[in-house]
Amino acid sequence: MIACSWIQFMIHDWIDHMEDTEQVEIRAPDEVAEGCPLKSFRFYKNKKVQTGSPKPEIGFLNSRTPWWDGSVIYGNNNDGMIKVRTFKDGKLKISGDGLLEHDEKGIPISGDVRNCWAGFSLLQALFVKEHNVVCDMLKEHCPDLDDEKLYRHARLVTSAVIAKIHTIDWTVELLKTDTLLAGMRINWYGFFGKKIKDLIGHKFGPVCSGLVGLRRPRDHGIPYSLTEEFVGVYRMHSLLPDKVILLDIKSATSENRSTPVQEEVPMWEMIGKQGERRLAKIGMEQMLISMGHQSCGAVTLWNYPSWMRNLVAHDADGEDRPDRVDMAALEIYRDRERNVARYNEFRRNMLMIPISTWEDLTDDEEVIEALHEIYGDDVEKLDLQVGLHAEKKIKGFAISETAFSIFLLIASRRLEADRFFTTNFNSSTYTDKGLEWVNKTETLKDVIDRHFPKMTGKWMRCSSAFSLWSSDPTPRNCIPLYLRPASACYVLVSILACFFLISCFQ
Ligand code: HEM
Repeated sequence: MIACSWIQFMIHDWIDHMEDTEQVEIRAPDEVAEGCPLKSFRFYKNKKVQTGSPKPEIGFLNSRTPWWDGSVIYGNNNDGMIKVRTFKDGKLKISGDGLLEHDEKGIPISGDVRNCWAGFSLLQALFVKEHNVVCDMLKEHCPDLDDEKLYRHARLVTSAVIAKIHTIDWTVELLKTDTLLAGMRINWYGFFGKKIKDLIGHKFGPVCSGLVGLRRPRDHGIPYSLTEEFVGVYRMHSLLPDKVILLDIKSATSENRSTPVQEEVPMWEMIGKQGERRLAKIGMEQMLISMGHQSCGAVTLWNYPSWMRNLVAHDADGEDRPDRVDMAALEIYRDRERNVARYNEFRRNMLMIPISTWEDLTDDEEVIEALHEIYGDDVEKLDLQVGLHAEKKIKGFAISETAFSIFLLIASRRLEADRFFTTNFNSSTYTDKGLEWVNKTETLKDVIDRHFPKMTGKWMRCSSAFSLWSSDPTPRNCIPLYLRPASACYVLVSILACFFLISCFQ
């Protein structure tokens, strides 16, 4: 569940489509209305703008900053940024119990408060704590830094810690293969690895030293932004469970692995203001440990959380909207509204082999039957979401291969296009101690250890905080990572691609 909350934490750092003032209504056709919790629902269209280019002529606006700038805790605009700061020693507001502070309406004071739930707001609080200890550390080593400078340096450091955890910890847990482990570590540290990069700095280009620390940002001729395809593949609401299983961490048997369940709380009670009140009673430690012990949902068909089909969505200020929505239907509508290609066209655009029959997509006969019923034999009509959820998965992958191709492209782009991960990833921008902090923090577990020193030792058996905490640690493999068959292949392909590109430019 921590992995699930993490990705919502990241989405709320990157994207939220701006809405128009015009409302529309979707009505369930009579044949299926019986199975729909809402027979009809109203919502706002997305705000369309002219792009000024011939293709696509129409685009949509993002109300969050797409950069990896920690806006999920720092805010997306001036008012938002002012709201979260204490204006003392660079720090952000946090309440005495370690959770987020709230305004008089009970809405959390944080960079992003829309559609929040307890697990998401807990991660926001954890990284506010992280920001504040970075401020303490910087103040100790650079006593001349004033509030503004401490805030700015600490923001850079904390955002880079978040980006690093996402790259070499979260992504690797989600796509558990040696190839990905190698690929993501190469993105951050390069083929030479951490030890050599620490020793010699960023030398001999991105393959040898990684994208982070490149001399100049690379945007491949297109200004950085996140694409509609990216938003499409990140629609992973089926990760969300029906209920949160709270463990009784004070019980005498806590040290055994069979910690008793204290309560099962329906997810809808953990959302918005109500969820914040529940979280305040539960407390950060119990919530974190419980989430660590609970699996999230699978990104697969017929696993969409029922409570999301009758959801009280929030407006941008975190207030409940009067009209409930059926998120499952809305997600299909949104992709169509934004002209995101249907599944087969999407694959063609990614230079992937399209499907010709339903059997190319899945072996599941029940799914094939349902696809026939909805789309007949016309595989071109298959909606992206349905295809992504139905596609058979590569072993070790929590997501489809189609989604994975977008993941990989954008994972690199987010780093290489950003000057704070390239030109300015240096000690004069981050400070010496700030850069050292980023360099020494490798995983979410490191951050949890910093703020809850006894927690992971007592409760976490596994290697990554994104795994199920009671699961076995990743076994030691005496074959070095880049010599393992799958990752050696990745490294070889990267090196060949590099030589190819160099020869093209000569
Ligand atoms: C309790 C938890 C969550 C709630 C209540 C929630 C609710 C919502 C709502 C109401 C929207 C806007 C729908 C629209 O009008 O288009 C949305 C968008 C979205 N959500 Fe969630 N969500 C939750 C968790 C997650 C998680 C775990 C993910 C995982 C990746 C996620 C990914 C997204 C994405 C990619 C969008 C589209 C953003 C955009 O169109 O700009 N959400 N969510």
